Amino acid sequence: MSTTGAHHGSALSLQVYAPRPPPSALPFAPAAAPSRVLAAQASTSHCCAGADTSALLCTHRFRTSWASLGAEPGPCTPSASSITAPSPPHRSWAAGRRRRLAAAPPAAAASSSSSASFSAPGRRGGGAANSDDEDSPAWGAGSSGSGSGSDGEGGRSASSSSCVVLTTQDEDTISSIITGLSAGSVSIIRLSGTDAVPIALKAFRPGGRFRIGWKPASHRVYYGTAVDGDENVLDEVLLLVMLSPRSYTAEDVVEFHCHGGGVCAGRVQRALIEAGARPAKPGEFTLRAFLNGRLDLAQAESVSELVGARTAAAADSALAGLRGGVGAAVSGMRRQCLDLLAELEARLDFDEDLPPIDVPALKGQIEAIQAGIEQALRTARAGSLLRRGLQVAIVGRPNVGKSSLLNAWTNSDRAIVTEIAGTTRDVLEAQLSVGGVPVTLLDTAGIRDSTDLVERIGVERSQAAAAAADVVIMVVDGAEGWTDADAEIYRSLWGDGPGSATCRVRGPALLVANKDDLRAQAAAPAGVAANGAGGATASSDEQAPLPLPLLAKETFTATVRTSAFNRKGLEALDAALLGLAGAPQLAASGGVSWAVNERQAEALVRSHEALMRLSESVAADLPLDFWTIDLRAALLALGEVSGDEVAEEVLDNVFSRFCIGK
Ligand SMILES: Nc1nc2c(ncn2[C@@H]2O[C@H](COP(=O)(O)OP(=O)(O)OP(=O)(O)O)[C@@H](O)[C@H]2O)c(=O)[nH]1
Ligand SMILES: [Mg+2]
Repeated sequence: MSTTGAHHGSALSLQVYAPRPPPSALPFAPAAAPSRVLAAQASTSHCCAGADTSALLCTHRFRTSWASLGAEPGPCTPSASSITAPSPPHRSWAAGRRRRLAAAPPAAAASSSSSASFSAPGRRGGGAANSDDEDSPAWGAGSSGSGSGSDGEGGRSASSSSCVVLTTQDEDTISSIITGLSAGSVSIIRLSGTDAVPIALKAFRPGGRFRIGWKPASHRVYYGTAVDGDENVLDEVLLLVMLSPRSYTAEDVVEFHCHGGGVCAGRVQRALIEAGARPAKPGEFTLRAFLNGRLDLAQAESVSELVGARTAAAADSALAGLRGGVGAAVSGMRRQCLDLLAELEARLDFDEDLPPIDVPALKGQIEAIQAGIEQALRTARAGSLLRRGLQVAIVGRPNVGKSSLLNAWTNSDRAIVTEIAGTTRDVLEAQLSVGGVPVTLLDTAGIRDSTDLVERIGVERSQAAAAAADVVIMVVDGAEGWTDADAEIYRSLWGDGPGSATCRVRGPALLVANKDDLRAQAAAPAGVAANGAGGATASSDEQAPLPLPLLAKETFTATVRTSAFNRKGLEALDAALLGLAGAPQLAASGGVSWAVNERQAEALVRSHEALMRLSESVAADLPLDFWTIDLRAALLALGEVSGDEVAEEVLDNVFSRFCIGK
């Protein structure tokens, strides 16, 4: 039963079970034990203790010491799968919701960076076997392994006696207004947990004729009223029940669809809390979906990104991630690593019974995995741009058309425009999407010396905005060209140039030569009518470079000629901005598929580095033990991306960024 209104400090706790196999369970007497038995024990104990950060090294030490004692391999079948496939996972569902996370495979035992890592369940094609997923490929079913899995007798499968259990500490049924409190015609309150249906029925009265003892069927919608404990009607509602496992969280889920606006939803939510639910924490529904194996970690992160998407391209990218893009790519790489590991482990334990390792083929496999990682990493920049967007400050002297440019670019009248120099006094923001990248434009006060206190403060704010922006666009009057006043502004922001001690701007910069229509008018041959629509602009002249001092030439990555007046040059500005931000492919396609986020990219980089070390060990012909150490590190890092191997604090970090109700 749920704990009414109970709040727990942490949604998660990590428990580690490390029963050691009794000596009789070991297939070999210690005196004759092959190195693999002891290696497995060492690995198990260190993993379970969660304190030793060098389980792998320890495994290696045991191997070496037994090798030096001249221990011979025992009479096991020399197949890779028999060595690496664990026993069926140990089921341990104690009271409370608890994710039984698969027995720590060698990769988990290799955890060196986190105090406690675990293998999440339900990963498609992943390394960790789900307890509900008996027929899914078990851990370590290597390419060479055609055997029937674990022989169930010690060996490396002894590590399966260690398991890590993640639990939410309670069986609370949680509830939240998942549509937020803003105005809208419908608000939805979601309940999730074992008692979702009984709690919902305390607060729901079906309309029409229903028998006493009526229970709603799964995936049907019922009309009725929501009531409080005193049977006061709170709202007319629709009730939707989604029984486990066919729901977002894979638990029993009930939704009340009530009238929007916040008041009705708030009253229904209160009634549900009184009936025994507790308010959900940010991201708790999605956390449960992850813990119940409904989503992998990368998919869970995509949910948050989809909700927070600011442009269609960002939403497309998040959706591609939610549909399994990142997870599928990483699972493929993990499988390749596991196959390799199985090959190497087999050689370690049964060297004499197996043909020697095909080193060129091995190198090819390592390179293939690295290429996959590099390909995934190439999406990181686009992903970061789509998620975070760019902050772009428009600076320059008064009256060059900064505010006009912002209005033209955002197709709005956001900023006041007059011919009076010093019109803009404060920093003004406007949003737009450039090739799918969410851009925040900052229009600033024209920079000049002024005795006016308000204007002086405005100028200081302009300089601060330029210093903090991701990209700075300096606007000059294209008809007048680069003037002494522009040079003065340049010095005030870039000092002796980018990278110099006097430079205040950290981001890259573009130069915009605005009022190109006036320049075209001036250049128009006599007799050609130059109209306000810019019809006289000589196309050959549009790209004419603006004469600039050398330092400025080096500072501005591109110069774009625009006319805010007749909206010319804006596409070139889009392209220049995207090129500068490192996202030309976004400009070309208008969107991207899945992209890795910073957390995933960091883990992928670690995996790539481990594979580099592996390649070096292979090239240096170091003992096989060294190879497996790096391969396991690569495997572990890949598991962190999908959540197959992840530390509790990483989960805390990921889910704390979710909004309430997701
Ligand atoms: N012909 C022409 N006039 C322009 C163009 N852009 C701006 N202007 C005019 O230039 C004047 C100043 O424009 P603003 O956009 O207010 O200039 P600003 O740089 O924001 O000026 P401050 O806010 O004072 O710093 C207005 O009269 C605009 O109509 C352009 O591309 N062509
Ligand atoms: Mg202005």
